Amino acid sequence: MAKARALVITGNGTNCETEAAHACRLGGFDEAVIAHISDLLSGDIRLDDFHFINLTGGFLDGDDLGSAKAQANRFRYAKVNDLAEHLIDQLTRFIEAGKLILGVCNGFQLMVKMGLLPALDGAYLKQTATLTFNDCGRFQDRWVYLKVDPTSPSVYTKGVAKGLYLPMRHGEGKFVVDGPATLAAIEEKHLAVFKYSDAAYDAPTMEFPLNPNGSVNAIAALCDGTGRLMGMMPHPEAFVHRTQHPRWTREELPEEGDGLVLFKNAAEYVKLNLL
Ligand SMILES: NC(=O)CC[C@H](N)C(=O)O
Repeated sequence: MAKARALVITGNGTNCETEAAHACRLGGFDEAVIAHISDLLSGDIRLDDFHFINLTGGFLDGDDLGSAKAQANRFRYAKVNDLAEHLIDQLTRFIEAGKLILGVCNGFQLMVKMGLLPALDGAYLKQTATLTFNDCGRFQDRWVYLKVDPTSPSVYTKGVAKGLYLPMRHGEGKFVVDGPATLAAIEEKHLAVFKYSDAAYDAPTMEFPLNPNGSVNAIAALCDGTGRLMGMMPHPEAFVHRTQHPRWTREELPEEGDGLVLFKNAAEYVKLNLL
């Protein structure tokens, strides 16, 4: 039987690849390969051989030039050594084939800076937004409540009733757009999959520290119009089991952590639609 294959791209400063690959396997992917960006640029690893790309968190290129900016240029302009093509040709093919990409934290920053999100009207590779320094001026490391938009096209959030409680850890998580038209389109198309909220998931909030960075409209996650490309600042791979919860010794919690559902939905989507 054909296998559901996930690729976790690492190197140049990522730091969540092991957890991300574990979450992929736990979610139902038959294989999760961790590959260095150099293996993609040498042609040893090809995106065509996978169904799901996980762009992980970390400090790509030391956050120099702004988080993920250098890697965004690498993805957009680097040639693959052994093949007569650029890496971006493989990535474009990957998206056109209806496959899935999830960017977490540094991976979300990468997707936004490459123009993969929000990709309004399918205009991939046109940057219309960015993630910049938190309003508080400091790195934040805390747990946040993320209210889901159940009407978003995201294929990752099926079965999420109200929201997810997840850890975040970043210095450049404030989502901003190039103008009011972009923000209006994001809202109108329900592309803001998750927003920072109160603990009851009742309403999005701009209040610090519930909203840890000051993102416009409290946006914590975005998808494209197909729902197959999604990026988010908090870390779903860091809460896949109840013992990762900060109060697991004091509270009755389900075995499964809140973040796992996103990987389960991704694996299920691949098995139903791409194998
Ligand atoms: N956890 C992360 O991926 C960190 C993201 C990023 N480098 C920042 O601090 O903003």
